[in-house]
Amino acid sequence: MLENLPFELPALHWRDLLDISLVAFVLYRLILLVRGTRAVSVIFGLLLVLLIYYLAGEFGLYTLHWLLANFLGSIFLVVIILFQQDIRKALAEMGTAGLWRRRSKPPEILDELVLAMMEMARRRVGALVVIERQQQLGEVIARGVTLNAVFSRDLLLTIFRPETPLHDGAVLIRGQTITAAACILPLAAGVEHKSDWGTRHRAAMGITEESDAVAIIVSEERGSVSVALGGKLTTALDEVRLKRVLASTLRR
Ligand SMILES: Nc1ncnc2c1ncn2[C@@H]1O[C@H](COP(=O)(O)OP(=O)(O)OP(=O)(O)O)[C@@H](O)[C@H]1O
Repeated sequence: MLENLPFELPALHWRDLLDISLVAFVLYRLILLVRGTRAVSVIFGLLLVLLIYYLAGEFGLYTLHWLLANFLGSIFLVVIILFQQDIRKALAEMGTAGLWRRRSKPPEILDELVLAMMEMARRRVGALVVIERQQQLGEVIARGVTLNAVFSRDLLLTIFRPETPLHDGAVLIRGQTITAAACILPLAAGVEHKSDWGTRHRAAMGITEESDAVAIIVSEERGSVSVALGGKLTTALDEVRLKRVLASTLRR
């Protein structure tokens, strides 16, 4: 049947197959990366500009066409500026072998951690705990007080007692270890964060926006427990839901 085609199909080399597979894989990863994020709206915006550019050319709107041609000429730079945070995150994930990540077990400290967070919520003690995943957060530790202590519920409760010098800022957990306390995290920027959340919650959104970490927040004001992941908050969690959210996130 293929012999009857009016043109000749070029021979497919194994290198072409490899090339196509790699491009498909990169596109697939890109879609996974931007799915459900602000980037999708930006991409739609850029596609709209492209459409206007094309229509301006077709209808002979020369000035608009010239303006957009100049803008699109520097599109590579524009994309880098618009997506700098996402690009940084993707490269960091690749650097930590995120592409080949295996499913990991939730840390054994989970039960104790959940109990500690719920206890602080009951007592309205403000707390912010960041659980490191694949991406190492060395920069965050450097901005805090290094502890490298074996995790325990009592230790966590002690750190967040309002009269201790370490209670201000975030605690960082790596595996079974509290690596640091009093860490200053980057605050989430952006319009959607201009809600009623204060700096503790914005710091949790900020660090999870920039990395694959999970943050748990106890609100001093509301006595509620929230989890931040990928820059988004899941609020008003009870003990069962908190454990479920953390277990499913940390298994990924
Ligand atoms: N950049 C930051 N990194 C880590 N912790 C921070 C940061 N900024 C503020 N915090 C912590 O948040 C506390 C202030 O919380 P604030 O009341 O502003 O926020 P909130 O989100 O309304 O929290 P809450 O509901 O507990 O009051 C600070 O005392 C400090 O412990």
